[in-house]
Amino acid sequence: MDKKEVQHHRSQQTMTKSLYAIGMGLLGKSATNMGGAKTNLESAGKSSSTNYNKNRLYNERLVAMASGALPSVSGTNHHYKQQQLLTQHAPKCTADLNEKLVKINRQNAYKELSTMQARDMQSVDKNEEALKELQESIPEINKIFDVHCRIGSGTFSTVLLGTLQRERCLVETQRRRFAIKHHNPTNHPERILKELECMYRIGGAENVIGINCCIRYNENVAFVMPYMTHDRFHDIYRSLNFPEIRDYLRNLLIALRHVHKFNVIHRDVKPSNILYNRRTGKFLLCDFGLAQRIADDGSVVQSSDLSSREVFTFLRDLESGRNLMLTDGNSAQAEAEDYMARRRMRALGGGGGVERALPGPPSIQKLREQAGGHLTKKDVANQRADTMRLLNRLRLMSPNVDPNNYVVSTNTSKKEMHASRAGTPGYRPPEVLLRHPQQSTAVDVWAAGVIMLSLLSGLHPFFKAPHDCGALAEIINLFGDMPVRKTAFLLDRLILLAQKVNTLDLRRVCMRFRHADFFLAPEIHRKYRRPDGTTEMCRSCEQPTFNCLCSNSGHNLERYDGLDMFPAVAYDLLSRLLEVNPQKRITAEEALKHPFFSDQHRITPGIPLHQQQHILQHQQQLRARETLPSSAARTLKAFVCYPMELASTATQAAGNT
Ligand SMILES: Nc1ncnc2c1ncn2[C@@H]1O[C@H](COP(=O)(O)OP(=O)(O)OP(=O)(O)O)[C@@H](O)[C@H]1O
Repeated sequence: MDKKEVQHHRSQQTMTKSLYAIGMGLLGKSATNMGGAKTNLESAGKSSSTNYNKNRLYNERLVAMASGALPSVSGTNHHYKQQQLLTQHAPKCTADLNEKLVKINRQNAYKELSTMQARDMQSVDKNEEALKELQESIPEINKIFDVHCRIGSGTFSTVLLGTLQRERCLVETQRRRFAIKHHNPTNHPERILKELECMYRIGGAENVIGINCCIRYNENVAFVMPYMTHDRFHDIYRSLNFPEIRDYLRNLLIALRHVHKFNVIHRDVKPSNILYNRRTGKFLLCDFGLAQRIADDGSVVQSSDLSSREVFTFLRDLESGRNLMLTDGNSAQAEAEDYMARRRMRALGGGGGVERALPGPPSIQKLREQAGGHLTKKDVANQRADTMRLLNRLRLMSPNVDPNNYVVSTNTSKKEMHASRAGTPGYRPPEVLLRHPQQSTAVDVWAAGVIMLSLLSGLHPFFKAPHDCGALAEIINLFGDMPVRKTAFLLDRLILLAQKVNTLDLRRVCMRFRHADFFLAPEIHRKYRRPDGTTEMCRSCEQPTFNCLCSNSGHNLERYDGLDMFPAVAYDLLSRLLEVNPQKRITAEEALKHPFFSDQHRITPGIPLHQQQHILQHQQQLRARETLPSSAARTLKAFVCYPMELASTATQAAGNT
């Protein structure tokens, strides 16, 4: 996330010191802090027991090393080998030298173990630090929640897991869990308010995270949201099967369609802002920290002044909306029930899922046999070099380009190019990289396209340039120079390109990364090798000609038929989401109607619609997946607490508006 984009002016914080708990009666029942203390004691106990085990391991290793036993730490193996080599090549090596080597080994082992220890200690420390910080900066939290541990953190906040103290009497699995997002006190209050407003007005429906409660104390603010167990994208993106990928993208587009209806650009669509539970299929888009509202003329609506009428109206809305509040946090039990329901649904033949992975096409086995065979060291080295060549081709940027001055405005009357750059590198679309001031919800659609690209190619992150100029170069290297030049021209921009770049074929690029073992199989390479032992290379994509990735390739291509697990429509949707020209890019709403998603709506001819069970079933599934479980009782009540001196002003202002 681009820190520069967001102003951190702590000194500018104008909010008066007070405590707002815009929630649902979280303060309703007071409870003793015993549970919190118990949890802390338990966690302290746990951490000390882990420390104990680590220390034991550490001591054991040291003892082993001191007694001359083989060091088991990987880093020291290298030195041990060195030692062996030295002993072989120099048989007259003195005892002194041996001693020195043992000493070096020991020192290296010390170093490595202390780094390991420091790293582990750091994560334990971070957890405790986060708990302490929250408890100190918002003491009220301790009266309402048992805060258990840190579940995540980003540039602007730390997120912790909490359960209500008043539910201590329940079985652990029945206690509802909440994610408490503790904003860094340096965050600008307007940014926090904007995020709160988005979550309150947009969230809680259609796969968008909602908010249960907001607690503020001095400059510290915490949002309380329903907690959702989720899988890390990094752990699952390569193993998701086709139905799961389709569900994931459908859910993402449902969330975006909903957000865009409010004329809001999320601006930070990326896997870490998506909570996805593979087992239950639940999906939530979160983190509205960079969201922007756009006016009808396409300009960005600036944040409201904190003392403005709009803000008071919003606060009044929050208060009056107490009856409309969201579903509550979900318990482990509710999650397990969801999982069972999903399993039952799958057993009846609906929906995709982990256990219903589609078997690969039958021909894949044959291809695997063809591609198989023993890989020599040279083969492996060749394969690595080939992949590196492709990655370098995709990430290439001319060394002569000035990264701060790579795009100019063709409209000389406007000297300055002010455009929002908010977002995460790798997910910014061409219009942002070209500094176009009028940006639309198409920004989010591009980001969804980048996620789809990672899912189809099995390469994540796909774009990883360190700066905007490099990011634009990566886009040019994939989509070719022409589409980017044209778009730049449309947006009154001029980019300086030294050479022509061919467009690559998205499908073959994705297949090349996902099925690298097939594309690089020695058997296939042998088949195309020239008599002199060399392989003909494509000058444009720098791949062997039979693996050429250029979209208009004239080479004789190896087809790898039957290898791809995705249908052609998947790449069609991908190319529409990643349309370089923002004006032509598909919208979330249109994308949901794309044939990629439509085979579940298939109508069987000759059977009346109301009798087509799969359609009804699918509709039910969609409905079930679009929102959080609503079965939890709405026991929390909305509540706004102003300090005495502010209460009258707030009511007055709210009444006046
Ligand atoms: N409701 C939730 N349930 C479970 N985990 C959550 C929830 N909300 C956030 N998290 C976890 O906390 C992490 C950080 O949250 P979030 O993205 O809102 O913070 P941030 O400071 O804005 O992060 P970033 O700087 O990456 O945008 C998420 O990636 C996620 O793992």
